[in-house]
Amino acid sequence: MRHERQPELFSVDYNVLRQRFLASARRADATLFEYEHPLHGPGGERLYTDVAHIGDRNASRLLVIISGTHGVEGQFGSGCQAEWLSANCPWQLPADTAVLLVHLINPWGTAWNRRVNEDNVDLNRNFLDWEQTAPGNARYAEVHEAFVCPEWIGPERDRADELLETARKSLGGHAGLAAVVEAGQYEFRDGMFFGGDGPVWSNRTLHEILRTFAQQASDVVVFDLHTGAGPYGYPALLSVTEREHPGLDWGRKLYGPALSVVKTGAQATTGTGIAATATGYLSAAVLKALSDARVMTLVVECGTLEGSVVMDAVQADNWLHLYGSIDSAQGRKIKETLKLAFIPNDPEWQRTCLTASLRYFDRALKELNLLSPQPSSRKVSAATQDPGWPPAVTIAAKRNERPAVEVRDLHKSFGTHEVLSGVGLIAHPGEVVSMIGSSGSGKSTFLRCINLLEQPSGGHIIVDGEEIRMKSVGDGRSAPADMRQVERIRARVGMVFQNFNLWPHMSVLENIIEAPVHVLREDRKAAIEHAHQLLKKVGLSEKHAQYPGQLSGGQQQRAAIARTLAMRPKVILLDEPTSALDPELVGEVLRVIRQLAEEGNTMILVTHEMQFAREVSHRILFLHQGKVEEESTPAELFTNPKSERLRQFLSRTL
Ligand SMILES: Nc1ncnc2c1ncn2[C@@H]1O[C@H](COP(=O)(O)OP(=O)(O)OP(=O)(O)O)[C@@H](O)[C@H]1O
Repeated sequence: MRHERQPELFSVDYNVLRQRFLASARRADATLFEYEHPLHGPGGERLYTDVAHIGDRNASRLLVIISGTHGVEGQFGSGCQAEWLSANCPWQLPADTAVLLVHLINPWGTAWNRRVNEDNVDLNRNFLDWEQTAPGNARYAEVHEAFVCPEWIGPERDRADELLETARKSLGGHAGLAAVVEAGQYEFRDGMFFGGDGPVWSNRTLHEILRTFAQQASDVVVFDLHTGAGPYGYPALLSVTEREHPGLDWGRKLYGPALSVVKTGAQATTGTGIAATATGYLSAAVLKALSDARVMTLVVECGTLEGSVVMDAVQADNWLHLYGSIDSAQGRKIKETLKLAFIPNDPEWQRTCLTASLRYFDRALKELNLLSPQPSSRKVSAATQDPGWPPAVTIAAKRNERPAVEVRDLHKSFGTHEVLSGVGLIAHPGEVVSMIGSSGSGKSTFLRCINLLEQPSGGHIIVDGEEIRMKSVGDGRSAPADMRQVERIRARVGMVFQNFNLWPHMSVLENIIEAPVHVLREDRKAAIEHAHQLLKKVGLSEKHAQYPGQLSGGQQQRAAIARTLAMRPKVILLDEPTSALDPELVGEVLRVIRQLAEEGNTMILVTHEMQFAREVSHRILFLHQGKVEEESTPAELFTNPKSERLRQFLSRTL
């Protein structure tokens, strides 16, 4: 069933979010563009706002989805974007429709786990007309000192808290204070909800993106994804605007009572949890930037905790960045509290909010599709792009990198039976390449040759730039010339077998640390720590002390995957990892493999799970009688098979 899958990756770091988004976008055959942020992330990593474009360059109907306006909320928005990209694979859009995903428009905020940007600016207060004087907020000025009290505990802090309490009471409770604070202010750089003193990087970048990709469109739907306001677990659909406009009526017609219109203004109030008193919202900027089009500006706002709790978390984070240390225990606690205030660690919350958001997107896309009568899809490749577009960062960019695995002209015979007759494959870093084909076509043999579990009769195998040296041993057969080299290369190639191959006399934990300790000579304590992390990743934290015989097949396979990951392989070979499992256990293993794909692991997968191969792979090879009969992207291979044999194979298996 679509959209019902558990989103496991809401609470992860910037790098994982980005890799997952890029992997999903590549699988969707999107054209990718990146906007590099001037600053780095906490691990020294470079930060980007990524843009994925699907469909017609000149499309007049455009659906735009933006994540991460408030950095820390980007985990949710990014999760929705990646999930929606995957859920609609292979993508087929009418000729006049396009989809534009803007991933983490405030990447610094997401990477550093802050709601604001690198200048302490609330991006959603920064989209003002900066030619005009920014609005004042005299009532915030009265409480500012209390909000930015340098003391965490002590008499000064007590006085500040008292002052805030008095203000709260005089304003009629938290809602009154929130209306003052969340209105935004343009005076105190170190304060709460600071709107900046000019357009910030993310503001300028969004304008550039809209200028580049959206100017041609006449009917545009724009989603801006948020969490943290409104009732817990309720994914509200809002349209935030200062005035009536044609897109608003369009939205009312499309979504009916599901859409709440929030009219903003100095005295405005709303029951939605978002600040009606504020100015400088992203929606306003989009409307202005696309003033020739009919634009439906939508906000998905998923409620989390009580407003006062969320505000306390934001205030604590502001204190941390002004006076504290993010590397201290207290700093980590503040960060954790902030994260949970915006993304609750609650599968039910995550599932509900994700599912509802994807349905909102589906509804909008359906509406745009209906406006475009032509049924066929028309893709735009990097080569045919408009000269006004920036250079695309497609999979081709990855292809400039050294392949993780390259196999050329591989032959393998068992006696006189030639099983592989010149098979080749290239897997670039981060790619998932799947092999499909009838039983006996040579898929497993090919995989086993890559790490020399079978010795090829001829050909070249290059792993991470190093070719396995072979020598002739007569009768036209060959064997590795240097077993030490084979051992070294095998350590970089992880293998997941159909039958798990765990050591039955060792506990799950011992199985996982065995090779890192004895082959890689890893410190035992570090290996154990890593093993626990991996068990958590595959959902087996509780099973570390059990023996394989005490686990279900699905659990054994997940333990086997953890064991493979423990070697930090450059590439993972998966040989029909679910074919020995009862049908009800297949899903749990596929989920883990999907997660590995989304995290950017390089994988070569032999499988009979066609739908899964289609969703997870960047490329698919169809093997027939020891030869690659056809190779393509999943979208192309499944919807437009060239060879008769592949057509027959698909008609039998799909
Ligand atoms: N060790 C072996 N000795 C002799 N023949 C073998 C050996 N291993 C595989 N074969 C043969 O090689 C051919 C390809 O087998 P392989 O297992 O690679 O196919 P496959 O495409 O993976 O099939 P399946 O989807 O059924 O697993 C088959 O005819 C098989 O019988």
